[in-house]
Amino acid sequence: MIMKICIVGANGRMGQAIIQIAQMQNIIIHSAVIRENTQYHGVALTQNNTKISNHIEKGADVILDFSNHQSTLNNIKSAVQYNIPILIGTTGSHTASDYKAYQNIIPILWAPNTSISWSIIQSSIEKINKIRNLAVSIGEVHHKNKADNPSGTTKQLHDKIQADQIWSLRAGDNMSMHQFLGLNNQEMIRFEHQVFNRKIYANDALKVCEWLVNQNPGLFTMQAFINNLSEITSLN
Ligand SMILES: NC(=O)C1=CN([C@@H]2O[C@H](COP(=O)(O)OP(=O)(O)OC[C@H]3O[C@@H](n4cnc5c(N)ncnc54)[C@H](O)[C@@H]3O)[C@@H](O)[C@H]2O)C=CC1
Ligand SMILES: O=C(O)C1=N[C@H](C(=O)O)C[C@H](O)C1
Repeated sequence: MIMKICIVGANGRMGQAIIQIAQMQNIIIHSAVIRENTQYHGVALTQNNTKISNHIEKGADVILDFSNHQSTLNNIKSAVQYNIPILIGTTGSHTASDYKAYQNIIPILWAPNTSISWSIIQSSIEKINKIRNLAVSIGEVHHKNKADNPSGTTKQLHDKIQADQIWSLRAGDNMSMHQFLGLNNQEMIRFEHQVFNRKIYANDALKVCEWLVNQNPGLFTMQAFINNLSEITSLN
């Protein structure tokens, strides 16, 4: 089945990366949702039937939300109204538990970091942190236009492992890095994930959507996806 996607935040950096990747793959961009009172100003949409809209419309197989955390609840309500699975990539002052009320109706994926590599790293960090008594620092570096601080990834990891220290730095146009440091008398454990191009988040988000559209209703994280990785043959 060819997947039909709806992108919320289509004018943004991530929205644009998703559109570019989707147009190179066998994916239909059903709709590109932009903020009210704005025009679409991104790369050319090469599929004639893509709807440019200020709100989510019915007909997509999956919604990818990379917009603003203040619009996420409305996006989920629209997803529920049209019975469409939704991936929440948007970060900010919201958490997965805010959306529990909808978990029995549609598949919702809470994914502050859609990188599959990072998700595997995070899983390892959580396992190590469980068996070792570590002093922990989580650090992140992002581009200067990032709206939230600390990053959504950092908040999600901190919720899981309660770091002793969190640091954030903002500079440049494309930077994205997360770092974990764990220390005790015998070991120092360091994981670092640098992303050179946000297309990796876009590409992996689309891969995860292929999985999400086949799930029963529930509130998922990337952990649920990577638990199924053995069934997936290629992730390039
Ligand atoms: N989950 C992940 O792996 C990643 C998540 N993000 C997150 O995704 C979000 C977007 O990031 P960027 O694209 O860098 O930001 P951006 O600021 O470039 O794009 C956001 C876009 O959403 C639009 N927007 C805001 N409210 C809207 C609404 N109600 N309806 C439609 N469009 C709306 C804005 O006009 C803007 O064009 C941020 O929260 C960021 O932290 C970013 C990169 C990766
Ligand atoms: O805004 C970004 O760029 C990113 N946001 C996500 C986050 O807040 O964790 C994921 C990644 O760090 C890129």
